[in-house]
Amino acid sequence: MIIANTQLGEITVEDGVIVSIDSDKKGQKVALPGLVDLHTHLREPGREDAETVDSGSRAAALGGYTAVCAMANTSPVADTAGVVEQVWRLGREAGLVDVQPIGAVTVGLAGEQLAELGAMADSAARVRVFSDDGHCVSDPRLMRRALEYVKAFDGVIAQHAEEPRLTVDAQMNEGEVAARLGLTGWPAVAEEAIIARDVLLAGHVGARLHICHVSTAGSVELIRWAKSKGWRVTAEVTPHHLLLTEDRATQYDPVFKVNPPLRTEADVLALREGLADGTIDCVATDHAPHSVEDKECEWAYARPGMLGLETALAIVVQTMGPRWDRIAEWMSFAPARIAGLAGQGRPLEVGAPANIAIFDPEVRWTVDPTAQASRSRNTPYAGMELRGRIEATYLRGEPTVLNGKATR
Ligand SMILES: NC(=O)N[C@@H](CC(=O)O)C(=O)O
Ligand SMILES: [Zn+2]
Repeated sequence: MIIANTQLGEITVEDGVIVSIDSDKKGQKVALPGLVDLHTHLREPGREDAETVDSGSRAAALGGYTAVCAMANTSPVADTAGVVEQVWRLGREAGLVDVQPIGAVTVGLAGEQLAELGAMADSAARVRVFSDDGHCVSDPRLMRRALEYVKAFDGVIAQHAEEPRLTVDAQMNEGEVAARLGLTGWPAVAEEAIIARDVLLAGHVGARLHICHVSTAGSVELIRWAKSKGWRVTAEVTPHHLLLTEDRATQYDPVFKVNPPLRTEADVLALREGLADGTIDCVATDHAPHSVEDKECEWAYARPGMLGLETALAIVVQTMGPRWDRIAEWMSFAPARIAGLAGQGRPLEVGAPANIAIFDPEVRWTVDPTAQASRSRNTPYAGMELRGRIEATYLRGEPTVLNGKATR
């Protein structure tokens, strides 16, 4: 089956595998390896009103993804083999992307007692990434134990870096804008202090640490330093932190409330530079759907988080340029490597699994929060005109998106 005429050539797929790429027949469309998201909140079990594994998988496929890692802050928390297996099974039933559950580090995300990391690793879901995301593993002794534990099976701890004692009642980035708006600040140091501590712990233990949603220039510097030491540290940045700044808060529209908060222009530029020079390994969406009740209210009461799956690629192209080889690294190869996902994040070549995203770089479209696959509508890009859109996505040769529409 010929699937597309792309910048690489005409791609033909059989039995879920790429069988030829005819470079004599090139087209304008961009073929990328199926994107992989290291940080997705699917909300099932527990908040199926905001998102389900099925609706989130559809949003992912429409964004060009063929795999997503589902964060553990569900209800119940994904802190046992039973819950991670449930999410994994729901992903298989939806059948639109590979859903790889992330396991919680601590029981109930309470930060007090290690969860059954080994049982989750040995389960059918084969968990390798553990995170209390939404919360920071703030107890340094527990963090050390977690790193030691996962080292045995080459797992990784993904840290939501936020010293909770420095962010009590925090509403947005600490600084002039927060002062002017009368909102309590979330200082850069709350993120940086945990990153500094954790890269030292990872170096000491010799285990793998991944830093979620890096948001400050200082964090980029710390990670650059940790990597120069040879420590096993990786990091992600979100599309929204590559584009948006704290100034968005001035209208008190809670769609722009997120953890970590939108920062300054200088931070945005440092994040782009860190991604470009390899200090930051990958882009992850932190797709965080929230119901209307939880989001369309007063800023102080709104839950933090924004949608990301359906717009990520266009925002990365807008902020980093049409550097397709680098984008393949940031949004497919690197996240698949970090999460240890077999068959995902492979270069498009003959013999590789046909996990493919076809992107039309020229089409312009306006983001409509009510016309998305996500059950929620908290996109920060509502009404914005974006350039470039996913036209088709293939998971092991099966189309999950065709002509910009999900196939199921
Ligand atoms: N990013 C957010 O603001 N919110 C996330 C949690 C998280 O990623 O920290 C959520 O679960 O809603
Ligand atoms: Zn987080």
